[in-house]
Amino acid sequence: MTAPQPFLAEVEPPSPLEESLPTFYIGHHESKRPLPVTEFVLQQAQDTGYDMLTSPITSPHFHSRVLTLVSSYLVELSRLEISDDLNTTSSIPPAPIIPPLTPFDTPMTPSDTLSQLIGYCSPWIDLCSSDPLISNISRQVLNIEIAYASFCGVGNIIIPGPRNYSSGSTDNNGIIQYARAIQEALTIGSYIQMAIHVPMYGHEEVKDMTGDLQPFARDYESPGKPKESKDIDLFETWDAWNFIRSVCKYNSRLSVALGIPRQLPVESLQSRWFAEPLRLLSFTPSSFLKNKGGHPVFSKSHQTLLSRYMRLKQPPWLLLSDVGPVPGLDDPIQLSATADGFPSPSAVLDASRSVSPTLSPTPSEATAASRETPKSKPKPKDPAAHLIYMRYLQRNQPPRTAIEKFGSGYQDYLQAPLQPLTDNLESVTYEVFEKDPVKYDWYERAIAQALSDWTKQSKPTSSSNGAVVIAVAGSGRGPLVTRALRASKMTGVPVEVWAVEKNPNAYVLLQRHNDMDWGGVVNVVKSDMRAWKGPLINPTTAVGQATSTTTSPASPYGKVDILVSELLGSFADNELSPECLDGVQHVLAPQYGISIPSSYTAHLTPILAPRLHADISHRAVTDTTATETPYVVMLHAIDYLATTVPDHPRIQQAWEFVHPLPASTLAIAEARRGGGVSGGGGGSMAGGDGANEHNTRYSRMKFVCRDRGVVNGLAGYFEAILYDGGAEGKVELSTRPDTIDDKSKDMISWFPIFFPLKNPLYYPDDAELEVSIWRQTDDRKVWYEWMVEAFAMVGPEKRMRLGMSEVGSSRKVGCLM
Ligand SMILES: C[S@@+](CC[C@H](N)C(=O)[O-])C[C@H]1O[C@@H](n2cnc3c(N)ncnc32)[C@H](O)[C@@H]1O
Repeated sequence: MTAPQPFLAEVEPPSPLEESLPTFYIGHHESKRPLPVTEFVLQQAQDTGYDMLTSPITSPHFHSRVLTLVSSYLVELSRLEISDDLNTTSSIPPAPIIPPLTPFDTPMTPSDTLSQLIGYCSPWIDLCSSDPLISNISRQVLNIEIAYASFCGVGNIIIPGPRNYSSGSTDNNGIIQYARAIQEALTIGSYIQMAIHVPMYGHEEVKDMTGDLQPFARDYESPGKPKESKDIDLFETWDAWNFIRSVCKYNSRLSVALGIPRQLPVESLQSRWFAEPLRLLSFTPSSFLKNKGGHPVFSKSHQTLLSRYMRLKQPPWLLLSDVGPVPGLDDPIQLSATADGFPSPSAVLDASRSVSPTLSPTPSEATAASRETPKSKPKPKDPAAHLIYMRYLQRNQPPRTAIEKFGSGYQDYLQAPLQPLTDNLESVTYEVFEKDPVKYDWYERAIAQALSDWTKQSKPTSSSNGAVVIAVAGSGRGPLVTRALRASKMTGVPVEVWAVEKNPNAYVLLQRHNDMDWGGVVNVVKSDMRAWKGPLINPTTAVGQATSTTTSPASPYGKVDILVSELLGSFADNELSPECLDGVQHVLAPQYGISIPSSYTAHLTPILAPRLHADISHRAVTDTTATETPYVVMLHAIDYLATTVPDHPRIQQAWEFVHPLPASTLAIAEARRGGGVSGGGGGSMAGGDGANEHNTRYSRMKFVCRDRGVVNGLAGYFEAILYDGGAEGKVELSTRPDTIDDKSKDMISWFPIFFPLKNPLYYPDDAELEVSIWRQTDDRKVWYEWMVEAFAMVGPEKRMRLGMSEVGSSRKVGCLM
């Protein structure tokens, strides 16, 4: 096991999502806001239904001061050029320094309203400029603005994204200039949250920007303008963002304000952005369609995208950009009657008719529509139409699924895997397992099928009275024991049930259950299953006492026909199910005995997980094992990097364990134990005597990636066959996102495992990732080692290794046997 572990007192629990629908926190942005955002403006905006406003940090006054400074400097330069005084580079006068802000230079001042404001940095600068003067001045402007916003107490700012990306061509150093400027800005405003405003793909629409610094750039070697290219490089913007945040070392205060275009990109790019720290989604009028009534509405795909992004653990804020002024500022009568944020009925009706049949108005809206919209009068354009529509969408979000509700608050929350073998679990932990609506039913089905087959096939049993002997190895608080008894009742096959548990506290509950619920028919044993001798044939000693007498021909211990266990971890074998089941296999009836589960497999896929990477890097400051720990985590803000192609699916099986083992394998293991190896030999390479060597594994898998990306680690899943009922079908469990619905829909017991890479591994388009993973043991411990290599094809048959990760190893935090 397992999925959400109850939180220990000293661990701060993640804040669970409210039961209600996601909060839409909606802001208003104007690229040329005419008035300073005063308390009155803010109040008007809030009355209309906005939650916040953006405000420029500096004023047009400041802008013209900077332009004058730049022009004067350039005039001075040309004067020197003409007079031939610029004969050496050293005689070029240093770039001017922008004098400090004056009260005319900024509309902002520290006040209570600032908490509802987002500072918007000047878009007329060009940090990417190839002209050192322009990039220098731009950096100064940025720094001045951030320092002042920070001083005033602004919590969030938006910085317009880079004006060119240069991911493909080599002749532009703009993006590195930009990234370094942001890195510097992060040190200036040391508390402020910074969102980089970038479109999902391509460049922001070029707006007519009076006083843009870009045209001032002198003709340097690399032109500052983005290169016209016929091919649209969809991932170029993401690439630029990735570059910036990598330079800024995944700083947790750096996020994305994502511009949503009218034409949405391919799914792979939408899911790429989903994995990124989306602070804001910004919409311009061009992100919307118009319905028949002329109201702004989203296309179906925009609605789906919005619902998806709003399900992030921290839903992004929504910014309506340039959708018109805040209503009522110049004409209070114009203040629309929608201060409660409810949609104008005609907007909703039209929206539902022409765009989304699923989004129909509520009865109250429909009534209001007939009351408020006289058919004869043409309705004036609602100045808050975009906002009204967003509020409407907010109230019509699809309900959350069972898994979403169960995992609420746990998304991307890293937990160290349980070690149920070395640690004794608390009752509350068992209680969480027992909430699974699927797992126990599936075990019951598997046991029932196994019992029916046992009788159908007339197999002899290990009891003297013909009952099939079932042992639940690691029974916890007993839910599988209950299911075994139910399976027997359902099939009519008599059983003798043994419950073996090493946790002394759970043992108390097992005995209590036996008295109160199971009618005393269960034999409860307090023992490590590996030390259990088997069912006492004639229990003269108290039932449940493990003894350590050696087995003799006249052994008092019988055998088990069906060994039921649930010792699986998120990566199948990571809680040492193989080692425990090997250790108890001696009690299994040699010829007919079966194990439920009969086999399990571990599966992997490379993922982009920037949030997890940032979290782990942060932990690594104080915890040296942070980057070497495989974590149990409900993966959420991640992107799957591999594409499914023939022979190389997106998620691949690493290895398998099958139970029971062939007797010969166990015999070799036994011979090796304590150093006694037939034919000599010095034990295993990892330092043990080799008795557990048969449980080591190695796998190398090739993944094909169409779009460039960054690997932050490997997501691990498992599948298990509880029982293969032949014609009746297999009873299987799966946590793989692509097979869970087929095999064990709605099972919630296990979150995936995450093997982190210490350093992100970048790869280009059309690359291959080779993942190597080892299961290692030294007979005392089990641990994993993993690494990723990136290759690019450089010819039809030739590829080149571009880079590789360090080898991760969980040896220091390995599972003790
Ligand atoms: C994941 S829990 C499952 C509990 C229960 N069967 C269920 O499904 O809810 C695994 C249980 O196995 C027990 N366990 C693990 N290793 C064991 C061992 N070597 N011998 C006996 N019990 C063991 C743990 O104490 C724990 O109660």
